[in-house]
Amino acid sequence: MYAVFETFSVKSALLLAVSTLIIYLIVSWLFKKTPDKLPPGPREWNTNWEILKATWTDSFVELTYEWAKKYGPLTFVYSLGQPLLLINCPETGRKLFAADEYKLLLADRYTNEASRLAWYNGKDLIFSKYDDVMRKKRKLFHSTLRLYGDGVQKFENVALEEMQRMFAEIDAAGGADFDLSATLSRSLKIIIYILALGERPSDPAIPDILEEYDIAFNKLWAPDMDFVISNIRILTKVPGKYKTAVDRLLKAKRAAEELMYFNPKKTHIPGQPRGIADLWFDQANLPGNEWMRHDPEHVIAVLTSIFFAAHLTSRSLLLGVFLCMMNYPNIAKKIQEEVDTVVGSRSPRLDNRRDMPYTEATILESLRLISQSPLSGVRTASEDIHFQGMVIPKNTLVYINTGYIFRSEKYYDDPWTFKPERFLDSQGQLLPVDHPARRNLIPFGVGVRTCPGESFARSRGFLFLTSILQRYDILPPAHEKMVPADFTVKDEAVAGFVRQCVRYKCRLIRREARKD
Ligand code: HEM
Repeated sequence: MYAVFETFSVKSALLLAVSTLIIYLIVSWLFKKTPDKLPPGPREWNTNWEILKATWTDSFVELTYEWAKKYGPLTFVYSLGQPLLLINCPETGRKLFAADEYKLLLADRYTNEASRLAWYNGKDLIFSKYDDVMRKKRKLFHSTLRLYGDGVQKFENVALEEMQRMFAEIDAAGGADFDLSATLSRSLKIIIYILALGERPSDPAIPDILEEYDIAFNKLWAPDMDFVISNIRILTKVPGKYKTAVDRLLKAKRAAEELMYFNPKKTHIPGQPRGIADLWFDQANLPGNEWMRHDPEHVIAVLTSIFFAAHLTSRSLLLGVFLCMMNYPNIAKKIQEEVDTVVGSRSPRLDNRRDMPYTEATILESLRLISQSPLSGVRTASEDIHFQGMVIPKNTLVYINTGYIFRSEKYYDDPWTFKPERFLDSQGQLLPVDHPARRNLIPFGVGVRTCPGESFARSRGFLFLTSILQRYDILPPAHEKMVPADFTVKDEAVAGFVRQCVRYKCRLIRREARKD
């Protein structure tokens, strides 16, 4: 009975939604006052159909790649009535996001349906408008990261201690086929958990609660969900795929908030911060921060969104790097040589980075090829923007098309091959930051909303890569085919706004114990 009702409801709702959409598109097409000088882009009668098809088949990123080849530095399109601008050129991205003339006009983000549900209408750090409160939050976030983040002894110790636990897990596999994705992902979650809450989880599975929230959010934010539910909200109430995804998010949200906010709040002693959460609780008590004290939703949203921002992006990078190491053993070997020479048998430290250009180049190359946020930036035009003789209309959603930039012949030779050397000079030193190869690599964005976790993410990548390769050789699995380092593969585990790495198995053999 319920199934009949469900089928009927889904069908009727979809019919209603599609008819409403068609009427809306016709009316908006008839009445829309289109500015004369829009940037180039597809305007064909079937463009919306192409977009719907692409979002449905999880190939919107590929569609934007083709548009970039056809239209040059900018692609402008009305996507289901929503103006959308894709920036396909790094210099154009810099001008629009970082030049004084435009940067504040493109500093806002948009509150989509996923962020409305998860983070109290944009009280988080990622989706909020660029207003006074947002700027205060960004400043606070930077200062908490400085205390507990990159380069600080405490961070190194947390990471290195957790790695000992991870090594024990790897050693227990005894060189047999091993799911490195699960192990790396667990370690990463534990490290972020300790930084956030200041203590090791009593059970290593506890941070999985936060992972569930992150994945539920990431899936809702993917174009196939986001475009539909943000335009046709009613679908989130009708039994079916969209409601299931929303219910999953709301359920995970309660558990994540308990873990990140309500539990640590109960045991927080003012002035004695254990981790990032306590630092925010202390801040809320300071004069001038009444906005946080009077509305706890700000701190709740910030804490859970930080976990999301730090976790899925870094996880995708780390899993991708090791997938590349298995596929390109010569590169792994060069890193091992660098580790042996510079670090020796001690634990790698962040200050070793400056003497390890090949390893640094490998991390840059991984960020390029993996391109885990192929559409990055996610800004909105707060007014009509006049740019190089064109008009970007108010409310246009603007993305930097890094999926295209990082993997197009125009910016990188042989873009689908993993080649750390492209970031090195003839002496094997890292190219200067103003060299085109490095200037074009903008995985952390540009301008006033760039990623505040960049050095944190890169330093963690360095510690994991060097610590694991110092100890182990990474080899293909013995009992199944090696998964190739192809970051365009589609499957359920990969899908989401932040693209994840496919699951893979490998063998990790202790270097001194290797026989062949
Ligand atoms: C490989 C890892 C990472 C990548 C590729 C990445 C990428 C990005 C990108 C592209 C943006 C948007 C930038 C823009 O609009 O210009 C962003 C924003 C953000 N990232 Fe990251 N990120 C990573 C890791 C992290 C980590 C580890 C943290 C936290 C410790 C973090 C926290 C944030 C936050 C809070 C924002 C929102 C900033 C704002 O809107 O003002 N990210 N990230």
